[in-house]
Amino acid sequence: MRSAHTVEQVRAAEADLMARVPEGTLMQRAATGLAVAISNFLGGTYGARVVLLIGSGDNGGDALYAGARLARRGAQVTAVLLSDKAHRAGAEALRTAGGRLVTSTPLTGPSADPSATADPSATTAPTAVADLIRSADVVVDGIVGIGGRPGLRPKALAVVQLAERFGVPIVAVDTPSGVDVDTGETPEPHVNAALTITFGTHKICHFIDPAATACGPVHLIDIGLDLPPAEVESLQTSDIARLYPVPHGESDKYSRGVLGLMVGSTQYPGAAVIATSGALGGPVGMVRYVGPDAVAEAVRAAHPEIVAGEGRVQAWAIGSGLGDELDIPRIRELLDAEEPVVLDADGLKALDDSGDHFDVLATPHAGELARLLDVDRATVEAERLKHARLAAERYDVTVLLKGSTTVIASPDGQVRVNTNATPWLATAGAGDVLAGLCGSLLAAGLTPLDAGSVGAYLHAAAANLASSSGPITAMSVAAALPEATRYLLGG
Ligand SMILES: NC(=O)C1=CN([C@@H]2O[C@H](COP(=O)(O)OP(=O)(O)OC[C@H]3O[C@@H](n4cnc5c(N)ncnc54)[C@H](O)[C@@H]3O)[C@@H](O)[C@H]2O)[C@@H](O)CC1
Ligand SMILES: [K+]
Repeated sequence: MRSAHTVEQVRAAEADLMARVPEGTLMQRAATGLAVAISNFLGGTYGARVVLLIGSGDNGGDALYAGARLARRGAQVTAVLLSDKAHRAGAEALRTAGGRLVTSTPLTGPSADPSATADPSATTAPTAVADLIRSADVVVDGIVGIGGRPGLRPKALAVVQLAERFGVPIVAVDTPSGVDVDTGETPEPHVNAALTITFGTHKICHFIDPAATACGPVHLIDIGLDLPPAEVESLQTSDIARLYPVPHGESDKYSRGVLGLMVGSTQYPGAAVIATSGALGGPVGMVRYVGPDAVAEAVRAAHPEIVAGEGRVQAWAIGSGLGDELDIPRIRELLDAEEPVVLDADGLKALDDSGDHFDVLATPHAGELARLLDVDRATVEAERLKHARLAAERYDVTVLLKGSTTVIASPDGQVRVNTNATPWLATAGAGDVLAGLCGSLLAAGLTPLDAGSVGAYLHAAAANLASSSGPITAMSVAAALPEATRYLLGG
């Protein structure tokens, strides 16, 4: 499990450790790891041109000390000081190691001619900032870390925009400056990093979009923090192997779980076929299909294994492709019954906030979640963690908010995030596969939180396998589920 902690939790753990180790130890651990990571990113250090963007705090200190290490190994390192309060000892270390320090002047923004954006007479080095950035191999963002508020001040923004304009990759120290660290929101301009190097633990912005996308790949460096339980978690391969309901010698089709599927309609028969494919690609022993005869025939033609008609089930998956044939009173009966339910797409219209639905896993996309919360879609997209949590609390369900990163929030406050999806997964029917798969996992006995997070992980893993960086169909994702599962279970 990867863990993301809040700024407050990180600060407390840092304070606790700092009281026990010599002064400066943590920053040296961070800077050492950072220097190695930058060197790996560059594929070598000697002769590399490195520009550090330095703000007023310890985030800049990390960058300066890492820059000193790189300079000692032959890199040409220049620090652009964006504040007159840059980390003093770090700046001295860089100077001693042969690096240069440049005081940035007010830059006039992206529309100006880059060669005119720095006034050489006001810098402590002869080279204008724009020229420096243009010829850099990498720009290191030490503007702000966990002490930062969203947004970039004008000087920082102008330099960051120069790097973007010249196509120079930015490596972010701890967090891409400008993002909201504790929510993953990006209400203001921010750095878009090619790589983020973080320390001690992940922060929430590393997991939650839109900030997660701004981080690029995130590399974690251990600095020895002793941390409390995490606010947000993200499953890894070993967690899938631990949580997946693998059948054993005594298992039969009933004990493995029977899933009832109430999906698809005469209007959308394909949704039934696709969701069934997703369910059969999961751990369930048997699938019962409940729906119009013509649709049941289509499902049976694709999957002769299914049984049509009502009967005893251990869980339901309801809603994908029901269209106008939605029977809200019947769905509410099932929501109130004992068996856990995956509630998807049109089925979400049956959700009300009066009942106790802790065994329901609701799987909305941003638009559907927006309707449930009576806000607009853009608001949900911008504040994904907040709205997933809000809906989980209001409807007393576990909410799986679909998207490039999937957020799964349970009503007791636990949050998991899935970040392994491929953008190719944004294809018609992919949600039906996920609903069937999550239903399969629920029927096999997982909790809604585990079913949602394992389901999202496997769904993305199957999509990656089917895609190999090319287009996929929902059916090809479902077809890849057994192989992806076998691989993740170590088979
Ligand atoms: N505390 C420690 O022991 C460690 C801290 N580390 C580093 O220290 C960082 C935190 O350092 P700080 O607490 O000094 O804070 P930062 O360096 O993140 O921010 C410094 C200051 O910048 C100002 N600021 C806030 N938002 C801004 C914005 N949008 N634009 C410009 N300036 C803004 C604030 O006054 C803030 O206190 C971590 O992210 C990490 O990189 C690491 O060295 C590991 C150990
Ligand atoms: K940063």
